[in-house]
Amino acid sequence: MTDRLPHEKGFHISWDQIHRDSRALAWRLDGQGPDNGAWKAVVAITRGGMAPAMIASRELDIRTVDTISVKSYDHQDQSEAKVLKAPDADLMGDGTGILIIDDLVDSGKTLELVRARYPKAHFATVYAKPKGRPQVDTFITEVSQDTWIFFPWDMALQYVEPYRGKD
Ligand SMILES: O=P(O)(O)OC[C@H]1O[C@H](OP(=O)(O)OP(=O)(O)O)[C@H](O)[C@@H]1O
Ligand code: HPA
Ligand SMILES: [Mg+2]
Repeated sequence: MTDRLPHEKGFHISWDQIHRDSRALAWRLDGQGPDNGAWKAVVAITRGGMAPAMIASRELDIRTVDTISVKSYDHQDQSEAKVLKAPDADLMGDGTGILIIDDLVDSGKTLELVRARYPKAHFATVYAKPKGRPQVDTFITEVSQDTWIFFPWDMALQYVEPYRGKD
């Protein structure tokens, strides 16, 4: 199901926009790590966090990149969040110096689950909705709770009827 729900506004993000916003996130995080400003590693929350984490780790010149797989939605239907794959335990410790990146925080359930495992990590998302804000340490753009964000990897260019040609 890719149509937005009736009560929701659609916020369509292009590849260019997510690239710019992910870069802005990286620049905001630069020099903010606990070890003289340095970060130990980047961890992407898959799958949506992988593109922003790739862009941020490139900007910050961090080559240690791991993933945590959390599934909390089936398309637009929320279910209970589950960890399907954990990152390297020796790397993570309690999360100190680890930059955990996701594309967005919505209800905050995903970050809450990951935060419980790595309480000392820094949590960063590109976009944030109000309910999830308490779970995120750094983000770039806030959108209203009733906005559904459409990411470029979930969309395709398609023909649109001219305005005049519509019924
Ligand atoms: O704050 P929450 O309400 O938990 O929602 C945010 C999470 O939901 C989406 O992931 P999803 O579980 O759909 O998986 P995906 O990243 O593989 O698309 C999104 O990428 C975030 O990770
Ligand atoms: O607004 C959203 N867009 C895409 N995926 C999501 N997962 C939770 N909220 C959203
Ligand atoms: Mg996700």
